[in-house]
Amino acid sequence: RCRVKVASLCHGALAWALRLLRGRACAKSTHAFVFSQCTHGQADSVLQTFELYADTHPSPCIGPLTGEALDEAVRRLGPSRVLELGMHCGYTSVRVLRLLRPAGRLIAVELDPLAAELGEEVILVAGFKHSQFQVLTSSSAEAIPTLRSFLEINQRVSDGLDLVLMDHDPAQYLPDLLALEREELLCPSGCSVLLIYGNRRARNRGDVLDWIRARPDRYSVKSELQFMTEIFYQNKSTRVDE
Ligand SMILES: C[S@@+](CC[C@H](N)C(=O)[O-])C[C@H]1O[C@@H](n2cnc3c(N)ncnc32)[C@H](O)[C@@H]1O
Repeated sequence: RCRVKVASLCHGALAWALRLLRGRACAKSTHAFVFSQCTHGQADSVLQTFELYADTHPSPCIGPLTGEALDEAVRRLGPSRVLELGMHCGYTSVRVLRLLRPAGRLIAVELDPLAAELGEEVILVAGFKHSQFQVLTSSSAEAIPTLRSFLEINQRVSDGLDLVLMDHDPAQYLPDLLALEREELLCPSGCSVLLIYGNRRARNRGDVLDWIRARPDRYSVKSELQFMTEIFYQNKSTRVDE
């Protein structure tokens, strides 16, 4: 029994190491292609170059189909403060940044330091400035409790995140949502949360939806696409102290 446990632990560690190595190689080659082939300073060219790369190589980027659904949500919501969990090489970040209003800000969290560094460079290559975005190199669970200082949230009810994108690890979607609510980072007057699933089979997708449906006072499911679920958070009980 003990041998089975040790073997399963070794197997898990090996799978994790392989995933990490594959992720790093993928980040390096995606970045190299985009950096050398796109027109610097043009966000649309950066996006097209990512898509060109993904036509012939495996890529974790959301791609144009999910990208268009994301664009529609960003245009409709006009968010001021956006949090992205799982930035990889910055495809989604560039997609969002190009649609934000001048006062809009993006905080992108990425666990892999190499992907975070390369992704940040891609965002700069697309023509965005550090005043418009911030990259945090850490796990979502570690980043969330530190976000308040980056958001400079004050007591006004309109403050907080008004759009959260989750494309990191589906097993973390619910714990991270709970942490964002616990830390009072979601804008009480309304925050949309986009849970991106892409091609990944997410065993826990039903659990997240069941949990949300059991909290109709604060959450509603806005739309359920094959690759993306949009939920809406609102806390009407928050007092507005003028
Ligand atoms: C599917 S990719 C994101 C792709 C990105 N949305 C795009 O379109 O370019 C997932 C990324 O999430 C990162 N990641 C995984 N678990 C994470 C966690 N707990 N916190 C932060 N990032 C995480 C991975 O390193 C990977 O780069």
